[in-house]
Amino acid sequence: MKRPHGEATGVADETWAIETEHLTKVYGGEVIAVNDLSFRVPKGVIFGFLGPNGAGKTTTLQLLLGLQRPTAGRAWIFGHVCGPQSVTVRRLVGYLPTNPRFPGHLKPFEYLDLVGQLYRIPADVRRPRIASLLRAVGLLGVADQRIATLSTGETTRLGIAASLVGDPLLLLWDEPTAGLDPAARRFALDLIRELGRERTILVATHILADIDQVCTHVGVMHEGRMIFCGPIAEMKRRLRGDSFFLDLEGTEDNLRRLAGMLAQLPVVSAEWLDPRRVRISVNGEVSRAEALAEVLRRVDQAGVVLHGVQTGLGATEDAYLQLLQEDELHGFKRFQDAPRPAAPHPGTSQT
Ligand SMILES: Nc1ncnc2c1ncn2[C@@H]1O[C@H](COP(=O)(O)OP(=O)(O)OP(=O)(O)O)[C@@H](O)[C@H]1O
Repeated sequence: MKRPHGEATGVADETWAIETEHLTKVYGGEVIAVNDLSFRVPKGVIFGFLGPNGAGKTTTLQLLLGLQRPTAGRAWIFGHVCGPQSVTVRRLVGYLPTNPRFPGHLKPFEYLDLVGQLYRIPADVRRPRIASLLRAVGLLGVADQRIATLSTGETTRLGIAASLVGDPLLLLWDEPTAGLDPAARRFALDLIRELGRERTILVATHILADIDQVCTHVGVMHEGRMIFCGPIAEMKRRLRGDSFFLDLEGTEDNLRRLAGMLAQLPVVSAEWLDPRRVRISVNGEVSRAEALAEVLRRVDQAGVVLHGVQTGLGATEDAYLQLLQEDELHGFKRFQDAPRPAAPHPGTSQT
């Protein structure tokens, strides 16, 4: 089913490769794997999908593919609604799962041929396509071996080839470089860059260096929610802001004294990320150097030891970790603000 124009967000169908609205998946009535997720991936980008273990990335991919049914909300691929019945969506998407498993008794060509038949690709198109895919992923040398005898890297390459058999417009690759040696990883990244010229690619990964090398856009999931989605440059810029980080060491009293002094300082605002790390944002009226000098003077006066200053001009990894840290902090604030249970009556026991 194609998405009607002007519905909900009023966006034309073809603008987005992926679009979700309030997408939610609760497993077994208790685990909220995906929590009210609304995000969009523009057509033609290489999108890095980040998040710590258990953030909900794989579940999101499975919802897009129709392998899972959402508890609430909806998703579209190129304007086509996702779901278990959506044959169109499956034709548009090539999926590489984490640690793909294949029937071990088949040979790579036989398996890919089977995939091609499922896509109903005629034999005269299918066979040459599979041969050139096997060449492209460097598996011609093992084409006569049974899949069970392939190495981890070769199995991943086979998974990559399988995701490309249907010549899809969108690739959803879940950790394509996991378990690969440096040469195989380089190969996979080069392939992503190459394929990204003509397709939209979503790459879920834990390896931030991979994201830096190939992605133009990034989405960061944490505890089932999307905490950032946009161009990678914007993520770095936004988080960098006009701020720097101080790593400190001192007694509780001295750190508290410093917190009080910084709170009084009009040229900056200080946000404590943990008891020994503070982010200093400079207000527009003074230079960074001037603000830093003022702050360092207070650090000295408070008797606190300075271990390091970071400018916030870091790479994706810094921005990513900062995002997670800030989200954790907000989570903590939510927890603090939550209504507390009533105090027990005197005489009642707590276990
Ligand atoms: N079939 C399932 N039944 C119950 N809970 C599940 C199921 N699949 C995933 N979960 C839970 O949902 C949450 C999200 O898992 P998911 O695999 O989507 O995260 P992820 O971001 O892909 O993690 P990783 O990076 O470790 O692969 C986790 O708490 C996980 O334990």
